[in-house]
Amino acid sequence: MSQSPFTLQSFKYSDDRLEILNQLLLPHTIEYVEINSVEEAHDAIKSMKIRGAPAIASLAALYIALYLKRSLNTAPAPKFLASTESLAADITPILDYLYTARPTAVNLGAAMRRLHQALAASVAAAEDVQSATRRLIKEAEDVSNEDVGRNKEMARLGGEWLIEQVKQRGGGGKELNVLTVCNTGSLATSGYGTALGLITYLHETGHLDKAYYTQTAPYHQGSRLTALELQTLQIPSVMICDTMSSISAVGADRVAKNGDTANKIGTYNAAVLAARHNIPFIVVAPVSTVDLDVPDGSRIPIEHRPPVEACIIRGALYPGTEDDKAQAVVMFTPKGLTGIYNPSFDVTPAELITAIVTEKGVAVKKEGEQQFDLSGIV
Ligand SMILES: CSC[C@@H](O)[C@@H](O)C(=O)COP(=O)(O)O
Repeated sequence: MSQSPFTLQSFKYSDDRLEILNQLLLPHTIEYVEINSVEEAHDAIKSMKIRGAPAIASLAALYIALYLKRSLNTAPAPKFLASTESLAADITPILDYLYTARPTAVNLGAAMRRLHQALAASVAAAEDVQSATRRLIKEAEDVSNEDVGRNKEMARLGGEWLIEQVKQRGGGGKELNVLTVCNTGSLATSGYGTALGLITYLHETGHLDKAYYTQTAPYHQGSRLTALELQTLQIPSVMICDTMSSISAVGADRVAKNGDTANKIGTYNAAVLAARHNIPFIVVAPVSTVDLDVPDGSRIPIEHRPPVEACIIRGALYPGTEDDKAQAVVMFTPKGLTGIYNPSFDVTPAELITAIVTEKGVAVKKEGEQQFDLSGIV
């Protein structure tokens, strides 16, 4: 298995520093921005300087870890470190505020809930405030640290499943062409990626012919971000407009209990095309993306992005020249245009999904059924 050469990192975190790669400036400018306050963390997520369901959960959690580490190192100690109760009183509104940054990607909510639970456990156990703070720091760092390992596991499980499927359909299981939507690689996660992780795995194990990816209008996560990731990883790839089909592997922002899946707008179209052509359509997402409290897709909240984001293209004026740091934001619609509908996600019904892969396994529907039983993979 060959290793991919170099990956882009959506953030850098060390004991006293948290930086994010500003994805608004990609693909032409690599610029890391420091995050030093909860407002900056919230804004980075809301403005999509950092995006992708697992990445925003990691960033929010790591901001909490950074805040607590800095507080522990401050002399005199901040007042909220007087007791575990005052720690909880300080942190709770921060978690709630971060959770409001983006509504559809459930990973953010799951991460904040996990930290709430860690705090509640410390209070219930009457832990001293130092131990409670350290427990919370570890929990927050784990949110991010666990991501890469489970992404690799999903990639292996999903990749092997796919190779087997293609063999059963009479193919050799080699030289697969896999389409992906949006950006699901290291930029969207703590590393390796979900659906792009699966594609990377197929490439590393010699089973991939080409990765196809949609431009992903209107925000162009495909042409700006996935293009850069695939180029960096040296994976043979082809960019297409948002309207063609092949074996598809997509990530998810929220998977409902029955398997209905919210993901980047345009995912549903790809699923319909795949179904029409009897091509496997696979969702690759960690357990933290599965929301068992939501019975089906009709109950998933769908984020609407500012209309202006559907009217602009970001780029550099003259990439490859000295001017390539001159970021351009070009408006391609009439000035003052109103009546713009810009939901960020759509919901693909379980019926159109062939398999859902988490780090715990691969789920398929029972013969004749339209919905998934996800109990074995969450
Ligand atoms: C990491 S993969 C899952 C999803 O988060 C991804 O496919 C996606 O839809 C990202 O949307 P974005 O609006 O760019 O955050």
